[in-house]
Amino acid sequence: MRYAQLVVGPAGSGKSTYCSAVAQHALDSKRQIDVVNLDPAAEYFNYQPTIDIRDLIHVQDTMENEDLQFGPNGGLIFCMEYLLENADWLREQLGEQEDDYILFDCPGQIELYTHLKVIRKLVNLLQSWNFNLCCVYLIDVQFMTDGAKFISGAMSALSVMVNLELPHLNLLTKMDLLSKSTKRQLDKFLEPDSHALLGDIELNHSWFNDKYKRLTDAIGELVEDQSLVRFIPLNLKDEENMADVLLTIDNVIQFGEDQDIKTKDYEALDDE
Ligand SMILES: Nc1nc2c(ncn2[C@@H]2O[C@H](COP(=O)(O)OP(=O)(O)OP(=O)(O)O)[C@@H](O)[C@H]2O)c(=O)[nH]1
Ligand SMILES: [Mg+2]
Repeated sequence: MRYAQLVVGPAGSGKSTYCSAVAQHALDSKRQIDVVNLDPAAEYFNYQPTIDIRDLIHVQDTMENEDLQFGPNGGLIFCMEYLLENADWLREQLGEQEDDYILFDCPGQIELYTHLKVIRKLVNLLQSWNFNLCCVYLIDVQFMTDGAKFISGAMSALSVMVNLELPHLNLLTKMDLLSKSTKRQLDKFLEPDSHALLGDIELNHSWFNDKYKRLTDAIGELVEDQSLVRFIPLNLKDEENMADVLLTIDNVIQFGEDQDIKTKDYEALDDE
C-alpha cells in the first residue's frame, strides 16, 4: 500500500503552504512525506517537489501554442487532461515504492473539484496504483466567519465530497490571522448548530428573502442533522495542532495500521 493526500481547495487557500509545512513537520518527527506539484501554473512554492507536472507540461505552453491559444483557465484544464493522457509518465515518476506517503499539491481552480471529472479520473488511477487516498479540502477561514459565508463554504465542501467520492477532510487555514473575537464567533459554527448559523443571517422582509430564508434554514438543518460537513481548524504555527491534524488524516488513510496488524500477528504466533 501507498498513502496520499489530495490537497485541494480554492485559489490562494493555502494548499502549497500546507504541503510545505506538513513535509517539514514530518521531517522534524523523523518521517518522510513527499510533495508532488500538480499545479501546471505554479510560479512559486516553498518546497522541493519530488515530481513536478511542469516537467511534463506548463500552462504557458497551452497559451502560447498557435493551435491551442488557451486562456489561463482553459489552459489549466487542458494540462490536467494532458496529464491523464500521459498517465504513464506520472506512473513512472511515482515508482512503486511500498509505504510511500505523498501530498499532491493541486491547482486552485475550484471547478476541477466541484464539477469536472478530470481529478476524479486521476483519483481512480492513483487508487489503481495502490494509493490509499484522502481528499484534504482547504478553505481560508476568513471566508467562514459569518453564517452566510459558512453555509456557502459548507456547500462548496459538500460538492467536492460528492464529486470526488473520497474520504474527505475539511481544514480551515490561516487560523493565525483570526482575532480572538472572530475565533469565538467561529467556535459557534464549528459545532454545527443551524440556530447559531441562521441567527447570524439578517434579511429584510420581502417575497424573495422569505423564500431564501426558508431555503437557508433547510440547508442549515440538513448540515446540522446529518453532520455532513465538519471543519478542522489548522494552525501551521502550532506544532501540536499540526500533529493532531496529521494523525486524523493518517487514521483516515489507514497509515500505520499495517504496522499494528503485523505486530499483532507476531503476538498471536507467540501465543501458540
Ligand atoms: N498567515 C498565514 N498565511 C498563509 C497561511 N497559509 C497560506 N498563507 C498565505 O496565503 C497565500 C497563498 O498561499 P498558497 O499556499 O500559495 O495558496 P495555494 O492554495 O497554494 O494557492 P494557489 O496554488 O494559487 O491556488 C500566500 O501568501 C501564503 O503565504 C497560513 O496558515 N497563515
Ligand atoms: Mg499552490
